[in-house]
Amino acid sequence: MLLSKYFHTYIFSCCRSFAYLTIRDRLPEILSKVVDTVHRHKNKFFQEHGQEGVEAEKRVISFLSKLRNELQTDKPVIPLTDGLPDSELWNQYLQQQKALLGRNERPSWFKSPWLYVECYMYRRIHEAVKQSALLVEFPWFQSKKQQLFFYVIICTTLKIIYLCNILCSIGFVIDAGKSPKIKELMPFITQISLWGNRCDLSISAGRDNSQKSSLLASLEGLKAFILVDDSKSVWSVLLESKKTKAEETSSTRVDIILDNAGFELVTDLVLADFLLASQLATEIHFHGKCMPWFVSDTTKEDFDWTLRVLQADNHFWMSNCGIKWEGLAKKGVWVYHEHSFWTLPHEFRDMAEVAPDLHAELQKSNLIFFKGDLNYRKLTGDRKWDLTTSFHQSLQGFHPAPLCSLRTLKADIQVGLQPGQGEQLTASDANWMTNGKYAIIQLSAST
Ligand SMILES: O=P(O)(O)OC[C@H]1O[C@](O)(CO)[C@@H](O)[C@@H]1O
Ligand SMILES: [Mn+2]
Repeated sequence: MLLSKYFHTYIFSCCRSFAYLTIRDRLPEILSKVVDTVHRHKNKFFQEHGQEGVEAEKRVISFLSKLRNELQTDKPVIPLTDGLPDSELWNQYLQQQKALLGRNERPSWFKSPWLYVECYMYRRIHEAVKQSALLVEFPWFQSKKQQLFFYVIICTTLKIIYLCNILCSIGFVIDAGKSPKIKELMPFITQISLWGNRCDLSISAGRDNSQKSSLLASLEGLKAFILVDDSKSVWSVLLESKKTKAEETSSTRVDIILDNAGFELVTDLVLADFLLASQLATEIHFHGKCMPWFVSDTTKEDFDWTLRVLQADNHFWMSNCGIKWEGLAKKGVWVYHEHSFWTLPHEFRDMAEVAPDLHAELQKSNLIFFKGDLNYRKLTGDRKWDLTTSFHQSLQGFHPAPLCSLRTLKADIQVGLQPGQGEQLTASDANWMTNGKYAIIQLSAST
């Protein structure tokens, strides 16, 4: 156990771990669904590109089927050949993995760190698409993500933001630090964005996983499932920034490293709106993926689509928020960023070296929210830390600014628990780390 914290979560077929089951069952299922989707669009490719479109579709399907076979038969991980700007970094990473294994071994699908192989699969799907210029625009996971945009629930959520805005506009927020209303609303809105993370499509291998019951009605009952709740300190970090703001700069910046599109994205936009309305922040920077990732992760297309659909809706609260948010984006109060680092296999402690520009950008922030499970795995390096290791230590020097993880647990990595807390959880629910029932609001404020 002493050395365990230095090891990544490996897949190892012998122990039937969550990582092993993901690679064995979930990833092939996701690949099969992508193949099905491409196949179902055969006529569309023909209509748009004639016979060439059909040939392109066949090539992509054959590439994806070969990929599934490589995975299922534990073939070696091979270098990328698409020559895209990030491929060199991927191939260097493979070399590093080889060096770690020693001379006679090669990284293969089941004998590699889980985080690496899972990211690699999504990058190979991208390679498959990019090899045919004709199909580049094809929305691989788009329709699935749009199904996650669960109308009724979103409506209820937006009702809340509407109420918050009313509160703010009638003067509750003269001074956020002194306003009990804002202090009460802050944890409430944070929890909405937190539980929004339950709905990702990679854990369910693409099956609908959306929030069907009213999240707002369940919030009180869900509190018992928040294992670490630093929301009070998050509030303090923002208040501190607000105080020093006047002395140093004129802005308080919050960054949100987005996770899933659909319902979760709307809850994040609600959080962003609240931070501005309550004057706890003056600008919000969103960070999304530059290619389809882990099925449901947010891309620029998803972000724009969400704002468009909200604006065009007949429902007052929906269109009101859509129009307001589009305006914030146009004015540059909401800024959307893309960076290829988010779709690399690297853990975040490597950011300063691999993506110094992104690291420098994040250093400008007063508080960074990292949404979701995958971001948590990358924050902590996906390592087997003891459950009581401090969050700060698990970040291994990554600290561009105060940062807070909002995550429901979907992978067997966790830090920052109280002594005995993990044992108690295991006794009452053996799958507490992976079943998405539990969550954390975990802050690292110190540098
Ligand atoms: O969307 P999230 O919260 O990052 O969750 C994705 C999670 O689902 C999984 O793909 C499940 O296998 C994990 O690898 C990953 O951490
Ligand atoms: Mn995700």
